[in-house]
Amino acid sequence: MSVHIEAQMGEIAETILLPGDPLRAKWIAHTYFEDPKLFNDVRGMLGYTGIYKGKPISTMGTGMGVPSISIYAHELITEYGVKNLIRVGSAGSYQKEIKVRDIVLAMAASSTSGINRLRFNGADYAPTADFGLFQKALEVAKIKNITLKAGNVLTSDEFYGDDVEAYKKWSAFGVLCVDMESSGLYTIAAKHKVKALSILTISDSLVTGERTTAEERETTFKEMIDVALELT
Ligand SMILES: O=P(O)(O)O[C@H]1O[C@H](CO)[C@@H](O)[C@H]1O
Ligand SMILES: O=c1cc[nH]c(=O)[nH]1
Repeated sequence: MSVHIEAQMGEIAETILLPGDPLRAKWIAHTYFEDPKLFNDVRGMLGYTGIYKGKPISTMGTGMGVPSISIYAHELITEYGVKNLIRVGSAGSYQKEIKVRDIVLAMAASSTSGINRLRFNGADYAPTADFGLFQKALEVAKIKNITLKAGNVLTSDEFYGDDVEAYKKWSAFGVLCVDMESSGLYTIAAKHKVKALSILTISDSLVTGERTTAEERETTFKEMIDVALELT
């Protein structure tokens, strides 16, 4: 048992799928895993372990934002020996050609979060995806005929920023979309020498104002999960 996770050692698999929303973790476990077992309910941050294609696999919510995912990633790695952390999240598009329902692999994650500036004494650190997981995701998507896009994303500390035009600067520098966790996940994984990849489904567009319905989100999340499940 760690501070925020009540599982016993051995109850969490080496590979874990990490949505922000704990109810998405419940949906993943009950939709895809054989024999899913709940390992965490502390703070309602549901976590499950089950079997997929004969191998143990886990999923757990991370909550929203860099501080929240950083706490869970730290405990999963240092207290439970997790080695492959795969975020399966939603994101807002910053580019006209990145449409709702598209799937984006975060090759790197820029950030408005101040955590890494504190960590690196004011210098900029570039959090990046694990190359092996990234390459495997491309291979899996090709076999499954799923289209992936990839590039730099922004991990923001704000969902409701004061300046609604602020995204345009990031967009002008090629950032594809915005989430709130990827840079935190990549940084903690790098610190502990384990692997991480963030797979994001576009749920809305800051460029066009388009949004997916809850039902559509479930269908498109399915393609993202289909890729993530094969990365073990
Ligand atoms: O759908 P999830 O994984 O929670 O990700 C996105 O959705 C939340 C904001 O609504 C933030 O956590 C953001 O990163
Ligand atoms: O962090 C997020 C996620 C989805 N859409 C946004 O605009 N921001």
